[in-house]
Amino acid sequence: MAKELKYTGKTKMYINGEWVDSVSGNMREIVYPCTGEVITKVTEGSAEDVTLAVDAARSAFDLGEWPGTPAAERGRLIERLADKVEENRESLARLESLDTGKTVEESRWDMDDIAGIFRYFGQLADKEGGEIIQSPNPNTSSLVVREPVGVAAQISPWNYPLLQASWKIAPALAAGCTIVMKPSEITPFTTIRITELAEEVGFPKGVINLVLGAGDTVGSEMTTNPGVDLVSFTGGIVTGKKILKAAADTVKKVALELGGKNPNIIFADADFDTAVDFALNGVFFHAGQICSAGSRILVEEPIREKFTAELKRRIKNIRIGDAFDPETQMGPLISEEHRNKVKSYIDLAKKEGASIVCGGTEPENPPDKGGYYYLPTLISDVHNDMRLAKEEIFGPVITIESFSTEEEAVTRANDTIYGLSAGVWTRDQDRAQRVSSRLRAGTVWINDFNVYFVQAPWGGYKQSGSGRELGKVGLEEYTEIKHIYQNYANEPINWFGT
Ligand SMILES: NC(=O)c1ccc[n+]([C@@H]2O[C@H](COP(=O)([O-])OP(=O)(O)OC[C@H]3O[C@@H](n4cnc5c(N)ncnc54)[C@H](O)[C@@H]3O)[C@@H](O)[C@H]2O)c1
Ligand SMILES: C[N+](C)(C)CC=O
Repeated sequence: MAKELKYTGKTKMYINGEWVDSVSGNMREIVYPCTGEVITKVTEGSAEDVTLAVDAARSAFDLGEWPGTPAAERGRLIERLADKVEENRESLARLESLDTGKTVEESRWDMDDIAGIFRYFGQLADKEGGEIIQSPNPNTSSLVVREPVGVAAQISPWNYPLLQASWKIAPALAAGCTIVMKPSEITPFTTIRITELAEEVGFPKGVINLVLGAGDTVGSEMTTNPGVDLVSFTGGIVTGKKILKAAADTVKKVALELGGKNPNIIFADADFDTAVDFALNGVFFHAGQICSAGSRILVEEPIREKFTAELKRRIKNIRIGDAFDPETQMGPLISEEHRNKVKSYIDLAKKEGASIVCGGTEPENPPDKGGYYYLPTLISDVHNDMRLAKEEIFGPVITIESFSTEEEAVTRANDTIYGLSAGVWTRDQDRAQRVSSRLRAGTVWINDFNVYFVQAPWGGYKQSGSGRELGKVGLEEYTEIKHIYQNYANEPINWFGT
């Protein structure tokens, strides 16, 4: 393995201000997806470690100073973390690529977003002033204040490890919560590193806790432990449903950011070259392992053939390679297991009668034989009733369907259990507004795709989730609303006599 690909960082969990091995002493191998090589082993936690972390977070919240620390002071610490991310941008980006196989350039974009997330929530921390309500009763006052929810359990996926974690860490800390976070067991590096940077910044002991390990052990305890007040989860729909059920017994607040099967609607009057370009960007970044991937193209019938041909031409030029090769445009899939899942959808496509226009196999000459590479793939002759058009593949696969009317485009785009994002391409302003208002998705892009930024809320309609991250509402997710009513009259009402 090349020297630059060696991992020299921490391999432990962080509980109550200490770096610790798991109680069991178990370890887990972490693999570089571009070569399949084991990079290092990290400690593998269990339910017992979660209990310790939740206890630490509970006592830092109930007995510690953090929830009562002036919000401006909390904000300053969070902004210091933003500085740290900026100072460590390159090394964090390289760590992220080592863990995920995404190109280093993509990881650099992620780090810039992440610094912006800590900066935004740091600055927002002291902007929530509460609200005075007009009381209906004389000589009384009514005040609505927001208080931190308490202990937040935060569970993240492998595709954007630090980005998705930062969407949770920053608002939770800004609100005054204490946290127990768990990255995906296969991509822990940058979450370990951000914890180290937070320790340098000086957050009080027990405010930030990090546990490592599998979903069905560590994750499961995080969603059932009575010491947890809120679970914030980003991941797949099957896990999301399990978490909702697991959290029900203790009536935890649950925020879910789940998957998508996102339609990208191209009308014939759209700027053709730009729409093709963004259709590619919409899917093949990070080899399609993006929740908001525009994996279902719905193109207006008059341009279907031309659009398909141009997509095919451009797809064939995509350079697949190692994450650290600056020439690489698309890296591998995260694991052999995940590549097998993607392959199973290609087999299904053939069975369901769809046509593979290009791709649909592993590359003949992969950049490394041990890497989990898969060719960018375009599939046509797809209909809404096929599983291929309904289920999230989460790989470098686009399906293309055509439509004849605006009504048909909207109906078919909405014909999915998901509702995360959607795109509309047209030069007709009225149509752009009509269609976007009818699409049942948390984000709709007009003449663009896959844009997200910290100021705007992010989340899904339907089975793409519940709650929102980012924006002002992303901070509110970590707060409880309290109504404080005061009577100044000091007069008995004597309902029960005197
Ligand atoms: N909506 C969004 O913003 C968004 C963003 C990124 C990824 N995603 C979705 O994430 C999925 C891919 O990520 P993944 O494969 O890591 O998802 P996953 O559901 O397999 O795992 C996500 C996290 O949940 C944990 N987990 C697994 N089982 C658990 C359980 N029973 N209890 C508690 N935790 C458990 C895992 O260990 C991991 O940390 C895709 O579906 C993608 O669309 C959504
Ligand atoms: C939310 N996003 C687009 C950053 C990553 C989804 O997988």
